[in-house]
Amino acid sequence: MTESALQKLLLKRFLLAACTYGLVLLLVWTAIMGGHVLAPVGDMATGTGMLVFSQLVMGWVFLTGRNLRCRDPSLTECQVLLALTWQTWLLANLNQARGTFLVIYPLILMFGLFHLSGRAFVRCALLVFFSFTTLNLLEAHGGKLYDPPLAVLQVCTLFVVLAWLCLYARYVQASRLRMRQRRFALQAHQDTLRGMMGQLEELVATDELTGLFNRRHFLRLAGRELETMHMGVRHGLALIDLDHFKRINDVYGHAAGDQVLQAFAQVAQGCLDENAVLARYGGEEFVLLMPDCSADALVECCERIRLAFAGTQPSAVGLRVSALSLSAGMTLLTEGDDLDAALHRADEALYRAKRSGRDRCVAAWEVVDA
Ligand SMILES: Nc1nc2c(ncn2[C@@H]2O[C@H](COP(=O)(O)OP(=O)(O)OP(=O)(O)O)[C@@H](O)[C@H]2O)c(=O)[nH]1
Repeated sequence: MTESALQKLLLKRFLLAACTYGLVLLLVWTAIMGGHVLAPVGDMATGTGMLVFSQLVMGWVFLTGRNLRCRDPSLTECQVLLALTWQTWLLANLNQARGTFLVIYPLILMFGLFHLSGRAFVRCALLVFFSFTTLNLLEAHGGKLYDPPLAVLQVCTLFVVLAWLCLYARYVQASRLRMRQRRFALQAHQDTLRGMMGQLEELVATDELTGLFNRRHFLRLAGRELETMHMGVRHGLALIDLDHFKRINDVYGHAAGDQVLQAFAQVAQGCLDENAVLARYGGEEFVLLMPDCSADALVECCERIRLAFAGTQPSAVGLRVSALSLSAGMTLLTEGDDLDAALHRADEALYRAKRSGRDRCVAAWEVVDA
């Protein structure tokens, strides 16, 4: 979670707490009007003013982001302790209505149920118990306790409720920890799956022997390029076929043939810039797409590949091929062109290159220009 998202959440929680203060103050003043308060109204008004002031200070801390400097930016323990202090002050000033307002204690502790650590929660519960018990003992000592048997009953009830709340808080926190661990495990699984998906996508798109894109992936990429093509832009397309490849297989063996295919892939890629897409179209045939390319640039690039391939000696398996050559059929793609039709044009040009004696690049511009 980002810092601003966290702060937004904390501000919302603070507003919720402030609204609860407002509601409780409403009840307090109802009790004051009903004559259930021991202290003079002036003292209660001063207390109310101080309480509101304490909340304004808390609001200022959250609004200025000063809470973010603390170890726990939610300031939950601080807020709970403050609320418990005000609640004890309130109870100290109530007579018979004390029992009614006793329920506010668990309400305050509920606020910290999800955000206080187990120890902090027990600490707050103990503070509640000892504050309330001390309050009653002091009053009993001064002979001011309104109804001693009722006070004993209230202390015992409070003890049971607090003990239950502590156990429940432990259970909730253990559940949260388990859920967090599961979420982390799930995230790790997701990362692994994402990695495997990436590997799979790469496998599906790649020709195993040469490491180039395969035909299917090329068609997808070229189709996408055609769809997003702007008016006036031209892409170069070339079909490249290694000459007399069957002879290499027959004379030197299939493994040597494989090596020639790999050598071609390496050499051709060395002649291309990063925008060009070279793929194995099938067997000893390759396809090249050069985005945003002129006829001259395409010819120049295919010639560069042809010459580089002619000078290749795939020697890793001891192969000495005297005359490696290739033929290429080239065409240009324009906006609205059909990929199949363009491939067909390139194929026809390639056929002409083979028919004219191989080891050459032949273009099919006339079709584009027509
Ligand atoms: N070693 C190897 N050979 C392959 C592979 N795929 C296809 N071939 C062979 O490539 C040869 C292609 O032969 P042809 O289609 O007659 O073409 P060519 O001998 O190059 O003749 P031209 O294209 O007319 O110059 C066939 O013998 C296929 O078995 C491959 O992955 N590895």
